[in-house]
Amino acid sequence: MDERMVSAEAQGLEESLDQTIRPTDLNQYIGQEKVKQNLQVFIEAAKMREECLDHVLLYGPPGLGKTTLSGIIATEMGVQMRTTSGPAIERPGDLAAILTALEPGDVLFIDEIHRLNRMVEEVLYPAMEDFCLDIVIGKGPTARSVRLDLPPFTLVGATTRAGMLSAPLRDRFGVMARLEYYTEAELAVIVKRTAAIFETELEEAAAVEIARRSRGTPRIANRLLRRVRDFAQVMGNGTISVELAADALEKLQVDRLGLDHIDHKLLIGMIEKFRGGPVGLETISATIGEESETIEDVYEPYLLQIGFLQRTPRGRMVTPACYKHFNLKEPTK
Ligand SMILES: Nc1ncnc2c1ncn2[C@@H]1O[C@H](COP(=O)(O)OP(=O)(O)OP(=O)(O)O)[C@@H](O)[C@H]1O
Ligand SMILES: [Mg+2]
Repeated sequence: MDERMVSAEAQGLEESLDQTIRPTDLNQYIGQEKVKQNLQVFIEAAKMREECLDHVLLYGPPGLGKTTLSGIIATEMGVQMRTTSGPAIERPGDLAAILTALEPGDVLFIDEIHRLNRMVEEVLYPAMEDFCLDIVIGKGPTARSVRLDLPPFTLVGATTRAGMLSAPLRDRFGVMARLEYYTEAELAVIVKRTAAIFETELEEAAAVEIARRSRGTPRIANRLLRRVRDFAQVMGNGTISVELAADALEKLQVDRLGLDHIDHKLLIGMIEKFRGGPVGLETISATIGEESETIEDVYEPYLLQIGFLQRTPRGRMVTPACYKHFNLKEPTK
């Protein structure tokens, strides 16, 4: 897969760059109003009772701020966050080591929690429910199980695929929060906030221009801002005007809806070779030379979200809105 300008996954140095631009408290966290309001209440209530916050599951597409929100939960609760991920915890012993090292009240953040293996999951159940570990000592007939108390903690799980979580794991979360794509106005605020941290001057209209092409995703918005800032520095006087932003985004091959060459290849391919569909995922995959899983997980969600693509029982179809975007006429069927 190409590195895409508009990929929602973190690229290159972004993970470390994030540290400087991540909001650290709920007030700086833009958008997701419903989730924020609820969390605020749960956090306050837990603090009043001097308990730790119930376990939280954050789910939604990549780059919408799950890791950020987990950090904010820890900060607001006044505790530390320990971070790990589903694939990183290979054996039950790995999880036991993490859990026994927690301080009372800590937030344990498990990214990609849908990728925990079964054996590890089973250790997690009693840990979440009763703050204890059941450890088996010895083997064969002399084996016995010992119960070990853990410090109380809050598990924050993050996943892009809530549907892949097993039911018993899902049921153990007291709070489930679905993160939504951001509006253009919210993304413009995020872009302005990041520009202020970079001490870069940015016209209001330029912020909107970047926001419009960011696919509802803060990570993409911040990335586009960084690249546009490069253009402003080298080709301009450092200030990001709307003309400069539009010109730079053109050069970056991100169109006015945030679509790039891969989206174009996929959509135009469906239009030219299959009269807009319906066409099966496997066929699309073979035609444009991308794995069907990648199409489904990475390319398709945003195209479905903006209503350019439709899923039907007979396959994917391009919509009238998509024809209009490309200035193409729909075939008469
Ligand atoms: N609500 C928000 N307000 C301001 N900035 C945000 C917000 N949400 C996310 N960001 C910014 O977007 C970037 C990506 O956020 P984050 O890493 O939390 O996403 P994520 O959902 O964990 O993604 P992934 O699924 O890829 O792990 C960060 O740089 C963060 O600063
Ligand atoms: Mg993350």
